[in-house]
Amino acid sequence: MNSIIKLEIEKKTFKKKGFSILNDFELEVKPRERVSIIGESGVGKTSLLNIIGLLDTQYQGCYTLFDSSVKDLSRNKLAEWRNQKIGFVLQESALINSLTIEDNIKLPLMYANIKKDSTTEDRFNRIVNKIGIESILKKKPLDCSGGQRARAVFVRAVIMNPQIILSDEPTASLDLENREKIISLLFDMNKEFNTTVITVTHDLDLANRHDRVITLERND
Ligand SMILES: Nc1ncnc2c1ncn2[C@@H]1O[C@H](COP(=O)(O)OP(=O)(O)OP(=O)(O)O)[C@@H](O)[C@H]1O
Repeated sequence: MNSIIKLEIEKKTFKKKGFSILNDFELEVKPRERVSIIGESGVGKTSLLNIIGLLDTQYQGCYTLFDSSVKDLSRNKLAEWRNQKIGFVLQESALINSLTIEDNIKLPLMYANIKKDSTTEDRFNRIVNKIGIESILKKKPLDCSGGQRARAVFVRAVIMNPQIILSDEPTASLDLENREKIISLLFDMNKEFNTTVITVTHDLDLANRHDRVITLERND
């Protein structure tokens, strides 16, 4: 089976700081694989997710995603793939404070011009019920707890049925019960829709529940 992600990074340099991370780092991921990324703080885990998720294209190396060279993709295509093919659960995935939780979750559908129909509404209701955030749908983010906001960010990330879900510490602000809800939705998506799952975490139990654990090492 072809890889969905084939990444060969020579290095990622931060000019102002004058140092580089992810030196000679290679990663290949097959469709439907569940991969976790661990490593000490500052080693480059979030930077790696940003590269995989097409948020950062400023690095030396080659990246082939869905059989296309990322360097050859137009800005529009990068934006379209970020919205439709990749679901982000990033630490700083801020919700828009002036919109309700429901409208925040449905934003990716609006960006993709997807009409409200029974299929999208069913999907929305199913995920919202599973994660248990019915009671906050009409609330604004600032009227919700941190854990409720984290669950809403997760639902927004999966609403488009992305081919890849990238999560950065998806369970960090959650209690045990909500942690399990997020993990089970993540792995259900993987089973039901063949979604590829890549998770950055300091939680070794969560990391070990993936098919493969990658440890990023400091190499400076
Ligand atoms: N935009 C930036 N400009 C300059 N340096 C940066 C930038 N983003 C990240 N860095 C630096 O790159 C290194 C890797 O950061 P990154 O956030 O990827 O690490 P991490 O492994 O995810 O850390 P943590 O586990 O603490 O979240 C750090 O030294 C960080 O300070």
